[in-house]
Parts: sequence; structure tokens; C-alpha cells
Amino acid sequence: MKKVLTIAGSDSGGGAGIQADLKTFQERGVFGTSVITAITAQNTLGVHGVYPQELSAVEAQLDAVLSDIGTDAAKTGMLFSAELIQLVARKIQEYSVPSLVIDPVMIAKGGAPLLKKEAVEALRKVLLPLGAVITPNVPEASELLGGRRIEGVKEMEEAAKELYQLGPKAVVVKGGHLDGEQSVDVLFDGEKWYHFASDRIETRHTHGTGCTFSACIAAEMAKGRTIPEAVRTAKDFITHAIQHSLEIGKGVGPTHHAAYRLVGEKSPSSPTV
Ligand SMILES: Nc1ncnc2c1ncn2[C@@H]1O[C@H](COP(=O)(O)OP(=O)(O)OP(=O)(O)O)[C@@H](O)[C@H]1O
Ligand SMILES: Cc1ncc(CO)c(N)n1
Repeated sequence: MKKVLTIAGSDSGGGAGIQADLKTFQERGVFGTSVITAITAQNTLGVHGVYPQELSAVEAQLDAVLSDIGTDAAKTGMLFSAELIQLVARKIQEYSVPSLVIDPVMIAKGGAPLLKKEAVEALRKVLLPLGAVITPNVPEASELLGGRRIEGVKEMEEAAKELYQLGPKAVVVKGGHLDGEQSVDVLFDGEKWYHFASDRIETRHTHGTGCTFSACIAAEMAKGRTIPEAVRTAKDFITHAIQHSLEIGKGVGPTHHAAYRLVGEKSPSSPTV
């Protein structure tokens, strides 16, 4: 069985972070391992506390997983500080971790910071160049490009091309935060652009969409899919998960990680534009 590692924060509410990643890995038929960078006290109403782990604890987890089990792909999520980013980048190089998907998590849906402001520079310079794919949402892409305005697909294409200059092999700018009848994700692989579109689903229960999407890309890459194939599957997977999202808790509920298995494979939901 292929193995995939998530290096991310824990979401006690179960919809995002490490928990979303491991559920997604299970659904995609890969063996999931995890390195917890920070513990969040979190539910559907928001983030109530952030407890970054000691550098030595994160290093020990990385060494434990990578020196014994190894991995066929990995993803990063919440990394919180420049020190953690530097450590993770160093270990990824030391163990030659393949197919790294970087979700440059910055702010939770309710507005809580999951990355310190001063860590953005380390993310840009030290980690992003190591990525096989990076998956910023629109506000993250904008922040990584010094506050640039991104309001439509044309600007997403330009942003993807500029982010590609930072060194990753491919960039997906996700369109969940824009308005419009469709939610379009733009992939640039250094040669051409691909658009992955789905009808925008009317729901507030979208907690953890970005985590689930990037975890699915990593799982598919571990199985040997090309980057466009992996992104296409991830788009289909997350669309089903949002379509069947769960009214759990009093706020922004999680997506349904098993929806694609239960209904999805029979009815693909997301045509490629
Ligand atoms: N309302 C929606 N309808 C359909 N697809 C959506 C919707 N919202 C988000 N998506 C899709 O979900 C995926 C994740 O995109 P999004 O921009 O929400 O990520 P994110 O902001 O990083 O998520 P997170 O809040 O977990 O950090 C993308 O494929 C996007 O197109
Ligand atoms: C731990 C964690 N990682 C990522 C996100 C972004 O959705 C979140 N809300 N919580």
C-alpha cells in the first residue's frame, strides 16, 4: 500500500487539519501517517486556542516516520512559525521526500491566524521551492504575492504563473473564496493552464475544504497519478464532500469525506473547463 504523510495542525473538531487529511487518505486507499505541528482547540464556531509543538517534538515525529516507514508523498498544512517551516524544509530535503503538496495555510475560515505574519517570508523562500504542487486559496495567493488583487480567473492565471517563479513544479490557485456561479481552480504546471470547475454549492458547511483537497492530491500522487490527474480527482472528491457536507456543531460544519465513495464514483461532478 502506498504511504502518505501529513505535516499539519490538529483540529479537535475533526473537519480540517490532520483529522481531515487522515480521513481523506483512508478514503483514497493510502496508508496515512502524521506529524503534528500544532494543536488547535477548535470547533465549528472557530479556533479557541493554538498550541504550537516544541521543535524537538516535531523533529522527533518526522524522524520516527521517515526513518522507518518512509513515504510515497507528503503534504503540509498549518506550520505556524518560521522555525517550524525551516525545520520541515530541512527534513524534507534530508529524507528526499517525494511529491510534496504544500497547502500554505494562513488563516482559518473564522479569521484566526494559523501562520504568524513574519513566517510568510520563510514559507515563500524556504518551503515553496520544494513543492511538487502548492495549493493557495485566493487570499493566500494574494498574500504570497505582496497583496496583489485577484478577483477573477484571468488574475488567478497570472498569480499561478508568478507563484510558479518561486520554484514549485506546479501551482493550483483555488477559487472557493471568489463569487460567481462556478468555483474554478486554476492549475499552472510551467507549460499550460488547466481549469477545474464545478457549480458553486450553496452551503456554509465548508470547514476544511482546502485541507481535504490538498490531502487528496497527495494521495493520488502517491499512487502515481500525474499532477493534472491528481488535481482533477481532488476537485471531484471535494465537490462531493461539499455537496454532502454535514450539519455538525452550531457553526461552519465539516465536509463529508466519504461522499465520493458513497455516491461519487457513479456520478462524476466536476467537468474540466
Ligand atoms: N461553495 C463551494 N462550491 C463548490 N466548490 C467549492 C466551494 N467552496 C470551495 N470549493 C472548492 O473547494 C476547494 C478548496 O477551496 P477553498 O478556496 O475553499 O480552500 P481553502 O480556503 O484553502 O479552504 P480552508 O478553509 O480549508 O482553508 C476548491 O476546489 C474549491 O473550488
Ligand atoms: C488545524 C487546522 N489546519 C488548517 C485549517 C484551515 O482550514 C484549520 N481550520 N485548522
